[in-house]
Amino acid sequence: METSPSSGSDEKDPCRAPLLERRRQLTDELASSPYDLILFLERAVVYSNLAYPDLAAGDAYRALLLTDEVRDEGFEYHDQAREALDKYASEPCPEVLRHGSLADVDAAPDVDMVDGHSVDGPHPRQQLATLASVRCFQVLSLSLLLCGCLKTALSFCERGLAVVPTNTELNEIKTYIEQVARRKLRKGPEESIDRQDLPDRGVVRREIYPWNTYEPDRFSEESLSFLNQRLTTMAPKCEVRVSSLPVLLEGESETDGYEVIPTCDQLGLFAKEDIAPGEVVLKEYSLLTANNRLKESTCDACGTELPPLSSNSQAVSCPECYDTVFCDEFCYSQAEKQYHPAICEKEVDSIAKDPDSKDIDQSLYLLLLSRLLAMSTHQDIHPLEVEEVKYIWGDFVPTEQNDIDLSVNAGPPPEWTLPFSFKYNIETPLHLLEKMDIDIYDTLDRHDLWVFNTAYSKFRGTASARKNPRDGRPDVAAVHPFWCLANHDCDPNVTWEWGGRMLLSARETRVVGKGPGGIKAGEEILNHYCDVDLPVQKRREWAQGSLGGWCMCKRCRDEAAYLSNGENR
Ligand SMILES: C[S@@+](CC[C@H](N)C(=O)[O-])C[C@H]1O[C@@H](n2cnc3c(N)ncnc32)[C@H](O)[C@@H]1O
Repeated sequence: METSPSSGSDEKDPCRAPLLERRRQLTDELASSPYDLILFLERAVVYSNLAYPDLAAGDAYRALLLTDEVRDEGFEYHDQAREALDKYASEPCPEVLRHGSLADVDAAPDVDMVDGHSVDGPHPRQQLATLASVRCFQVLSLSLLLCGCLKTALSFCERGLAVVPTNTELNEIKTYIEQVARRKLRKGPEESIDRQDLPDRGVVRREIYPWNTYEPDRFSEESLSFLNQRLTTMAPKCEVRVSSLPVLLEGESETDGYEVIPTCDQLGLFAKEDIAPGEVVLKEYSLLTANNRLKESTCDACGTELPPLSSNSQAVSCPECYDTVFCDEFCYSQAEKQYHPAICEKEVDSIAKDPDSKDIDQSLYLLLLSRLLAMSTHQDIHPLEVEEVKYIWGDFVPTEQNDIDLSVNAGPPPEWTLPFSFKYNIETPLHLLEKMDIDIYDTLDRHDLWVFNTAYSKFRGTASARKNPRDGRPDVAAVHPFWCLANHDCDPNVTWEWGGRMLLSARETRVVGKGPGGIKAGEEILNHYCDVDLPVQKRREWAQGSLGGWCMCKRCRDEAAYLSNGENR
């Protein structure tokens, strides 16, 4: 059973509380009736009303898959989906299907159904499945349009129109999609639009969802002592503490020359003892890694480049699925312990591999999600409870700041920040789970879309990637949950290197003033996420895209204030 933590935004907006309660009820009902497509559709509508169009699309897609299950006897969950729908067949049409001109569907001719499955007669169940599929197409196309995924929105809209060409809502949605496409592509009303040019990536809310009970209080004694206990072997001279960080600004500001600037509390890594120049600060092993090459030459577990095969190579192949190679016995045993049995011989190897160059980043994040799902499945815990992700901060924005204000005095809409696409957030993760022989309906608690989105938020702020030296394309990525606790500074006191283990070492010399390196007890470990040789403007542009705002570290502020004083002289 889900509990709903109270959310500040509910008090501000009384309409949200009943919707959140309805969402909770429907989620509980789905836990006991997981193949009920009507419940999924109802929850999709609640998500739409709560302004989570991505989550609405996720539920409508599961409902659509279930309509296929109902229709096709050969499908795996046919019996369960049919039985769940039969509950509604003898009753008046469920409320969620009585929408606008949806009743047209009853009159539709012996419909040649979605995905080419034909209806085997006018059985009420089949009619209901047809009606439900059209409702799914409506919710999917409108929600994906709102998420900025126009190409996929249009394709679902057209699939719906193929079933009921005169449906008013679908025709309206098609017009909206075309209007938005014209605006985005700067096309006049008479100019034709090439479907291939339609944008298919958007942004959605990045937040700790009001019902997410998995996020720990990262500042509590309990969390800090857990993290510090783990840190003793990796970084014996460091500790995790609360750190006061500059608030990232949206752009240039007058505050560069100020002594005091706004700050916020986050976590950071601090030296407990003096650390000498060149000394290793942290050495971390993580197998939350990803590789997007189909024929990879890296260890499946730690991502290290494998040495050429030779008689003294220590590389080990899994004896069951021979293609999976590990750099040595240690990595193989760790993989066996933490994730590999969940995907061994499961044909997941080719998913998201060798992507188009425009999809490289999304494919790497998807492969990290895939590893996380294998870890949680093998360890039999919720994905957000996996130690490697549990304590990561996902740069979440407060729920109330993400909310859409529908009042007449509303300001501009909020800027959502989590990159989203139908393919990488909804379709492929579900496909991957199916390949892992996981029932995507019966495990909703662990594999709901909001769980994937939360994991993506965490990966996006913390994963490091490595470029392939042969063509410069990023092809390996990893999340090192302790390394990523060290905050960024453009005058870092450490350097980092990832090759099987993530290594942080104290710098021999500092960037600013070329002063001596080394870190004194009590000082914060200052990492660098960008190339610190870039000029201040470029570093700040990088921070805007990567940290989510203008870098306000001392070096950036000093350099920017110096430049602007020069201009004013
Ligand atoms: C890899 S995490 C660092 C650890 C993080 N502070 C925590 O509490 O887990 C990166 C996030 O920390 C924050 N951060 C790191 N360096 C920063 C800096 N120099 N100024 C402001 N925020 C910073 C940003 O929110 C960034 O997205």
